[in-house]
This record gives sequence, structure tokens and C-alpha cells, in this order.
Amino acid sequence: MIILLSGNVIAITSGKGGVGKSTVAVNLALSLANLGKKVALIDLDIYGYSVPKILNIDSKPKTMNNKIIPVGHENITVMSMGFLLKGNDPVVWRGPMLGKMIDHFFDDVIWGKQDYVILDLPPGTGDVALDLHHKLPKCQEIIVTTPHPNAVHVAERAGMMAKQTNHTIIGVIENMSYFTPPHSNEKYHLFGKGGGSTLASNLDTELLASIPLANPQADGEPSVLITQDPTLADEYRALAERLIEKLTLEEVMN
Ligand SMILES: Nc1ncnc2c1ncn2[C@@H]1O[C@H](COP(=O)(O)OP(=O)(O)OP(=O)(O)O)[C@@H](O)[C@H]1O
Repeated sequence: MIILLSGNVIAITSGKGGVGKSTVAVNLALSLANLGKKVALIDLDIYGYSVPKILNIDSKPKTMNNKIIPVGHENITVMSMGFLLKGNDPVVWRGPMLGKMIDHFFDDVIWGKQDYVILDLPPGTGDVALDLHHKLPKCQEIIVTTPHPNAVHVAERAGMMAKQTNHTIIGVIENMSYFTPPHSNEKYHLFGKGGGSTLASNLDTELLASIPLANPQADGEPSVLITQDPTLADEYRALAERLIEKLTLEEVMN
């Protein structure tokens, strides 16, 4: 099988659901692109896809010579199961069909030359993660957790699996680390403190970023995108810069 993906492939994984893995994947992709990198974002959370909703994308991919042209959004290129379904239809497939869908995303989509390919994985250590380990042995991983010990405990298993399958762990991102009310510098650690650094140390890697809880907008929804919140934009820019620096250094060393 020929894999048409080029560039640094980075899987964003967690363990526990709902820790903000998709939100982190989207913001990281946008931030890398804002630094002038060519970035593709692939939503591999086939059952629980959420990238089209987070980015508010209504358009569908076009096809050319039986290949799919992914959707261009802002300055990134995006593909999601959500683009191939009508409305909010559920995906009711078993494991082997899931594997075929992943092949389809890698083989039948015209990705072009990319600097970074960000993969949003489903939570846990299930079929997709296992398939990925076989299909993309050079894929590197970033593990997302909240500071809460339960999330850390489950995320550690995702990290152990990455290690067992010889995937490199680039680092840990602690999401929802603290809350700072508007017009204040106070940090409130609502879900506990230190989970991200504990996980990083247990997995022999580094804590790449601690992302705060986003403040709610007027409608009560949190403004979780870097385009909505300048504080988040700063945090994610620093994360993207650290990542570029780290991966460039590793390329030079190898
Ligand atoms: N830093 C943050 N501040 C506030 N809300 C956040 C933050 N990060 C994520 N969220 C919110 O938390 C919820 C879960 O986020 P998200 O869907 O990214 O998690 P996930 O780990 O990908 O979940 P799933 O396991 O369902 O794939 C969403 O409503 C999202 O808007």
C-alpha cells in the first residue's frame, strides 16, 4: 500500500474522552499554519467526528479522477468522516470497515505536500489507534490530558501503547489546566494541579503546554478556538513554536 502523506505526521491522542483532544488538534493545526507551515488536519474519530462542527465547515470535499480533494478552511486542509455523511448521521460500522475508511483517507485523498499532518484520533487504545500503528510506523504522538488524576491514569495507557508499538511520544499537553476570570491574573486549578507533568514524567517525555479553560462568550459557549480568544492564541503559538523547534532539531540529529 502506498501512503500519500508527506511531512511530519502527528497523532493527537488521549485515553479518556472529552479531555479536549479534537479542540487541541484543531487549534494546533491552525497555529502551525499561522507560522507559515503547510498543514493538513485529518479527523480519524470516525464514530465521534467533531472537527467540521468545531470549525463550522459546511462545504463538502470535491472529487477528481476518483480521488477526493480535501476541504480548504482558513489556511489548513481538512478531511473528516463528517464530510462524507448526510447531516448528523451516526456511523454504524464494525472494526474492519473502520480500517478500510482509514485506508481511504490516506490513499484516496489528494493531500499534496504538507509540512505537518495532524491526526485527531478517537479516545482510547482501540482499533483506529492499532491500525495507525501498523499503517504509519513513523507517526509521532502527542498525548492530551486534563490535570485530573483519572484522566492522567487513562492517558498513561495510551502512552504505554504508543511505546509498545515503537511510536515516538513528542510530549504531553495538559488541557483545561486552570481558569483565569476576565480582568484577573488569578489562576484557579478547577481540576487539580500537576497531572500533565506527572504524565510527562511517567512517560519519559516533556510537558509541551498547559492550556487554560476558555472563558464563556455572551451565549454561554466557551470560546475554545484561537480565532476567538487571544490568550488561547498566545498559548497555542508558543506550543506550535516549541513543536517546530523540537521536530526540526530531531531531524537534524537523525
Ligand atoms: N480549554 C478548554 N476550555 C473550555 N472548554 C474546552 C477546552 N477544551 C475543550 N473544551 C470543550 O470540551 C468539550 C470536549 O472537547 P473535545 O470534543 O475537543 O474533546 P475530545 O477529547 O476530542 O472528545 P471525544 O472524546 O468526544 O473525541 C467541548 O465542548 C470543547 O468545546
